[in-house]
Amino acid sequence: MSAPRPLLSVQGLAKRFGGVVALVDISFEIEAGSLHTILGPNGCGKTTLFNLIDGSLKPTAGQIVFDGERIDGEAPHRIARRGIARKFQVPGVFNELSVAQNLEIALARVGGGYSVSALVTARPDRDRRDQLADLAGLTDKLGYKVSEIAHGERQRLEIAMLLAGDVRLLLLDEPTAGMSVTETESIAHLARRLSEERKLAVLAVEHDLSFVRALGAPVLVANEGRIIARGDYEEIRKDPRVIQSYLGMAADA
Ligand SMILES: Nc1ncnc2c1ncn2[C@@H]1O[C@H](COP(=O)(O)OP(=O)(O)OP(=O)(O)O)[C@@H](O)[C@H]1O
Repeated sequence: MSAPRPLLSVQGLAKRFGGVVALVDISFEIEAGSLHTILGPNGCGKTTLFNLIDGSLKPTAGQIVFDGERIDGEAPHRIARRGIARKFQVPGVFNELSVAQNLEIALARVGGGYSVSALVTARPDRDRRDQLADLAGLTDKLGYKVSEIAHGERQRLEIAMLLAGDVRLLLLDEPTAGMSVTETESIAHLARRLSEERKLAVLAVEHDLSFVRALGAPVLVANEGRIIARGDYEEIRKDPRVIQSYLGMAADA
């Protein structure tokens, strides 16, 4: 039997900004419903990689194939429509509105686009809103203003808002930056639920080893624009190339 077609296939991807080489010959594949982390220090090219996958940038070389079709160089809104959603580090939520209202706005956007009239006239789908709140572990926070909930809860809220659409690949950009250990574990728990219950693939870039360990997923280690190691958490933390170029003092994490 032939291997299943990967959901995302990145082959020989490279990006230069003038004389600055941001990414060199990046290749990896992600299956539907799987979890992966890219671990790397600041400047290793994580943001550039996400900018290439979501269409914000065009590659200098290489290709990106999503669900069997090339998407490199395609406009970001078309890539988003294919089912790729990206969560940025700073949560894009409305602080003065309630958790419930934020989720309702996300659902209305999917149904009616971004026009103000669509948002104002949309009738909230309370069942779907409550499902999203449950997924994010925010059922008991529906009535709270977003400014009143914790940082980790705001991050989970934004992930739930992204899932209002038909998402198949979720890109998480340093999802646990500034979080406590418990909050970090709650994001890893949510990512695992998305994979298991919704068959959503999640690709997270992080430099926080505790998240990589909590997620328990395959890791690609990046350094200076290249992938220098691949494996699970235990394998990469023992890899001499990783210890030398990245882990250093963090090797006991
Ligand atoms: N628009 C740009 N013009 C010139 N150089 C850039 C540009 N964007 C990124 N770079 C360079 O490419 C390299 C990779 O940057 P990138 O932002 O992708 O790294 P990163 O791993 O996301 O780091 P950080 O976590 O600090 O954002 C760096 O050397 C950076 O200075």
